[in-house]
Amino acid sequence: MVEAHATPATPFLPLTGLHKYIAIFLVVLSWILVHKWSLRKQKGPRSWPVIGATVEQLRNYHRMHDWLVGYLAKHRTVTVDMPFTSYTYIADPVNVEHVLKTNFTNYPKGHVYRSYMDVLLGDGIFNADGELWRKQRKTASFEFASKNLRDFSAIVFREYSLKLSGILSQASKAGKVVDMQELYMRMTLDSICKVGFGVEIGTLSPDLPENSFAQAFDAANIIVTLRFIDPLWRVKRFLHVGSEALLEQSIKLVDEFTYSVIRRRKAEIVEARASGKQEKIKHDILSRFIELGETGEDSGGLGDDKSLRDVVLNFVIAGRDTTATTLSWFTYMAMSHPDVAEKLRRELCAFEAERAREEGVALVPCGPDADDKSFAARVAQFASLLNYDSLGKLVYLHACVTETLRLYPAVPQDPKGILEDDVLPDGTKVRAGGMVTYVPYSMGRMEYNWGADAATFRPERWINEDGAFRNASPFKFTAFQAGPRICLGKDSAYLQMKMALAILCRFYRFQLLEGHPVEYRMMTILSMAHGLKLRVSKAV
Ligand code: HEM
Repeated sequence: MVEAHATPATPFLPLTGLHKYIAIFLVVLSWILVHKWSLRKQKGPRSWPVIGATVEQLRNYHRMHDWLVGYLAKHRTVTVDMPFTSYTYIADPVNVEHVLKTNFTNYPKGHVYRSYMDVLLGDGIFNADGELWRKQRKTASFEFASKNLRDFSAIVFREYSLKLSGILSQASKAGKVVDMQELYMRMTLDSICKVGFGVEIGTLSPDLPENSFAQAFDAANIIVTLRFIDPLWRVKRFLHVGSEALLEQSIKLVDEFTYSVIRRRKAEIVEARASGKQEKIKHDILSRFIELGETGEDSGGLGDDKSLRDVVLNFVIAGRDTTATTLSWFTYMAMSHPDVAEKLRRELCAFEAERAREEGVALVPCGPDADDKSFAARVAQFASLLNYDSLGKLVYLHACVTETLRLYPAVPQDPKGILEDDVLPDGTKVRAGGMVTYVPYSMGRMEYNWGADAATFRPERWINEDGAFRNASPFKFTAFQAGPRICLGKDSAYLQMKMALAILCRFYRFQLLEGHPVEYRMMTILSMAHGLKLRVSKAV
């Protein structure tokens, strides 16, 4: 008798080799379909399972701002998936107002941004949230509101603009090519160190000394920006290799410089106190933070050397790069729009004549054949007519600077963390833990924000029928951010830029070096990748 072999009952059929492949295929297919279904309403670059849009983003990294312009022109809000997270980019003022003001508390810098930038910015104002941010904002706001600081700034900005003019005068005589961006960076670094920290560092002296701090600072800035799209940066940091190894070295150099500034300032304060000369204790921003730490007055741990280091570096990034970058793009715009440069020169010449009349001074004679001495005397005389109030009369200059910032905002994109799930006014859902970024570079180029000529450099758009400056909503013109974290240095930046540009555009003409490529570099600031090489000639 043949024994019957009972087969145990099973709900599944045993999988043969072929069945296994079919099953895997079906699982993958359904996963892809679910992924596609979940993205059906998403606007932006194509997203692949796991890697999201990383490949497209990496391929476009060098031109990322323009890559975003393309998508934001079509969609106003764009979502870019990355491994384990997604970035939402916004260009519609209604959404921007929601993020920067209406629901401000839901959009802090956030831990992702902080973890990327910590090595450079530490706990400084740009990288802080909550109480730490509020405390620094209060102290710094107090400084920026002071008339003393404003008057002192005007003197410093004038002095350094004249130094720059001296360097350009020599370059024009020698027919030398200059890198204008580099010169602007030197001028703004010297200025912020003097105004912000009370120290003279002299990078704009006529021999243009080697500036290892600035080089290390730029390298660090480029590398931390790269972290946003480099999924391997933590591994590199752990292994001390590649960009992260370079970052470590750069930060070491940056810190050496910064701590030396702090030591110098502290020593000066001690010396001033010992000699009983209270008036020598200057009220620059760094001194305010040092005092705060000493008194322990609600300082929240802001006075130790590491916090002071963070204060200094945050103000360097705020005050040096932004202003120098804007001055560089302005100069490029003036060179590529001769009609604008000429109109500006006419405004400056008329202003010079009027101010001289007001002050009852005779202008130093200075024609095309003037020697160096008369030229320098005339430039210095013109500079002496410039101050906070008189610069306010230069409406066309103000419009040219603002128009430059519309198209070339120094901070081209500015990401925020998301604390809780939210829905933006246009219906876009954003998830806690992700990031939402408003994009000033794109916003300035959108026809839905500025009309059909959005991409054209046209300063006149900022001037109304009565010839006065016409403001725009800060949620549409976002170069200085908006809401509770709006830039604290806006007025100071305009003061410095207008002081320098009034002098340079009145007395010089610029010509781009033939074949010099002008394009931005990917970092937190919109600086020019190859500098701005040009020839300069006197215009009297
Ligand atoms: C053209 C020049 C400038 C532009 C376009 C500009 C733009 C900006 C932007 C977009 C932010 C927001 C950044 C963020 O969210 O992290 C900001 C913040 C800030 N800016 Fe400026 N800035 C300029 C010049 C300056 C100058 C000269 C100073 C000071 C010396 C300054 C001080 C600050 C400070 C302290 C903050 C932080 C505000 C906060 O988080 O509460 N800025 N600026």
